[in-house]
Amino acid sequence: MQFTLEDITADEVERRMAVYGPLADTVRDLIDAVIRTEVDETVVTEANARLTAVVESLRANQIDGAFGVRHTAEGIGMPWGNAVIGLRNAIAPPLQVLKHPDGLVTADFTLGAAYEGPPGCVHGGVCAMLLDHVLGQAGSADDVPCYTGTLKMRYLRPTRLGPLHAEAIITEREGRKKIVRGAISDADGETVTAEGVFIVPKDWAGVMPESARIPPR
Ligand SMILES: CCCCCCCCCCCCCCCC(=O)SCCNC(=O)CCNC(=O)[C@H](O)C(C)(C)COP(=O)(O)OP(=O)(O)OC[C@H]1O[C@@H](n2cnc3c(N)ncnc32)[C@H](O)[C@@H]1OP(=O)(O)O
Repeated sequence: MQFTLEDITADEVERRMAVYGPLADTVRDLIDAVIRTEVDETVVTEANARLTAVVESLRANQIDGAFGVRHTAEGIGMPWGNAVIGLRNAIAPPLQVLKHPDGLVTADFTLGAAYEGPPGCVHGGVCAMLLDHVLGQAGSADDVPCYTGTLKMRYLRPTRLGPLHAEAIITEREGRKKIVRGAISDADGETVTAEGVFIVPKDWAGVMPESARIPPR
């Protein structure tokens, strides 16, 4: 497992974000539309043919395997395939995780039809995935990255689809272990709380260069 150096400037990162971000946003919109459309079935069949052609055009030149976690020499991270924050990943909401000076990390986001589990509510596995990431970023907020060792969730009440908030912070440290706690909340308060043991890998300096940082998006 290696982070990849891509030797491009900050301006080039911005330029690529402006190209691929809107494409992923449109695909997110597409996912929502596919779930909720009630148009005539002939329109659905036509749309499928058009989309198949679009997929083919994008696949005309593509990388092998996953996107990886790339960073520039200046330390701008580009985890653009990430399942939670990936700019180029339409499955990712994507969360924009903010790091505060006291070590708290927060994210405000909206989940729609694509994240449903119980009727009108967020799938429990989606809550776990988002909290895994937010807790992981809180655990890595000191720029020493850590992996999830154990993650415990407590589902207090259903999380309704719509605008949500997540936050997390390191509460204890013991050697390479960091205990991180966090929660997802809606307008009425916490819906899911989480506590995890996050562990700094023995060889972390080898897999993640010091210059690599979590990007703004
Ligand atoms: C370049 C651009 C960058 C931009 C981007 C940056 C990204 C930066 C932030 C990202 C945030 C992402 C957040 C997503 C979070 C994931 O999704 S990570 C993916 C899911 N997790 C994994 O795949 C981890 C898989 N497991 C492993 O790799 C290894 O088991 C671990 C967790 C590294 C531990 O291995 P190890 O270092 O060999 O552990 P070991 O020496 O045996 O034990 C060390 C200590 O930890 C304890 N421990 C070991 N395993 C566990 C466990 N599973 N549970 C609890 N305790 C444990 C041991 O008991 C021991 O405790 P002490 O005896 O010291 O008290």
